[in-house]
Amino acid sequence: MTEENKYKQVDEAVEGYTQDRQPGIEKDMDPKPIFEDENYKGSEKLKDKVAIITGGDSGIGRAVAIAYAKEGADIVIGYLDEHDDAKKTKEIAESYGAKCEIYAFDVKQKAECNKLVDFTIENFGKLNVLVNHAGVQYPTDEFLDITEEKIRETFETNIYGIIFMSQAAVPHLHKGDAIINTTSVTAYRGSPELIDYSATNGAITSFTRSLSGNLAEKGIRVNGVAPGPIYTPLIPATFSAEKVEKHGESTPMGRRGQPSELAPSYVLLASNDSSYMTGQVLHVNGGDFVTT
Ligand SMILES: NC(=O)C1=CN([C@@H]2O[C@H](COP(=O)(O)OP(=O)(O)OC[C@H]3O[C@@H](n4cnc5c(N)ncnc54)[C@H](O)[C@@H]3O)[C@@H](O)[C@H]2O)C=CC1
Ligand SMILES: CC(=O)C(C)=O
Repeated sequence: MTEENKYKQVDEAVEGYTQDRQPGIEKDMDPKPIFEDENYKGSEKLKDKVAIITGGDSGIGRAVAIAYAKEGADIVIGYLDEHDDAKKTKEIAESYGAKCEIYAFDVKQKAECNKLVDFTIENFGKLNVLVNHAGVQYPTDEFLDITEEKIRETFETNIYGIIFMSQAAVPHLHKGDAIINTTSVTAYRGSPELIDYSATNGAITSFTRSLSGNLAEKGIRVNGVAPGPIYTPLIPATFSAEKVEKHGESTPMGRRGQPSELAPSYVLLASNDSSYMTGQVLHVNGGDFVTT
C-alpha cells in the first residue's frame, strides 16, 4: 500500500471519540496514529548528536524520537506522566540502536527544566539538539469562558516552558547545534475556539525568530515547525467527538496528518542540511497557505 493510501485509511477509520484527561494517552487511541514511516531509512544525519525532545513520548514527539534514532542520535524524552507511552517510545528508539532515556517532569517549572538538562549532561556528556514540543490546549467556544487558570496553564506550559528549557540548554550548545520549537498553523490563521492557545503559538514563533538572532553569532540555529491538524493524543484529549472525527477535513488535502509526516522536518532542522536556515518556520499543514 502506498504511504498516501495508508494515511487516508487511518484518516477514514477515525470515528468520533474522546479521552478524559490531558495529556492524552497514545496507547488508548483507536485507530493508532502512524508514528513511523517504515520506508524512511536513516543516513547518519544526526550521528553522535544528543537530543532532548520534550513531549517526546507520544504523538509528533514520538515520531521525531524514532526518526532521530534512525539518524544516529541518542535521545532524552521529557514528558509529564504518560509512562507507558514513554516506555514504548524508548523501546522503539533503542531498537534502532539509539541510547534513549525517559524523564518525567513539569515543563512549567524552571527548576525541573534545569534538572532535565542536568540529567542529559550527566547521562550523555553533552547536548546538541533541543526540540521544544510539549504543549497543552483547552478549546473554549466563548471567549469570556476562558478561565484565568486555563490561560495561565496554557501560557506557562507552551511558552514559559520553551523559554525555561532554552535557557537551561543554551549554555551547553555550541556551533552547529540547534533548537527546534513546535508552533502551530493557528499562530498564523488564528483559531476562534483556541484563542489563548493560538496566542501562545504566536509567541513561540516570535520567540523562535528573536532567539535565532540572539544566537546566530554563536552558530546555534533556532527554527520552528508549524503543524496543521495532526492525529495525536492531544486531539481526542481536548476536542469533542465530532471535531475529532472531522479534524483535518477542511485542509486543501482534505485529511488529517500523521505524526510520521512531520518527523522529516525536525530531522532537517536538527541536521547540517539546514546549515543556512535560522529563525524560520516550516509549515507542515496539508496545504494551508499562511503568511510567514
Ligand atoms: N496535534 C496537532 O494537531 C497539533 C499539535 N501541535 C503542537 O504539538 C504539541 C503537542 O503534541 P502532539 O504531538 O500533538 O500531542 P501529544 O499529546 O502527543 O503531546 C503533548 C505532549 O506535551 C507533554 N506535556 C504536556 N504538559 C506538560 C507539562 N506540564 N510538562 C511536561 N510535558 C508536558 C505531554 O507529556 C505530551 O508528551 C503541542 O506543542 C501543540 O501545540 C501544533 C499544531 C497541531
Ligand atoms: C491543535 C492544533 O494546533 C490544530 C491545528 O489542530
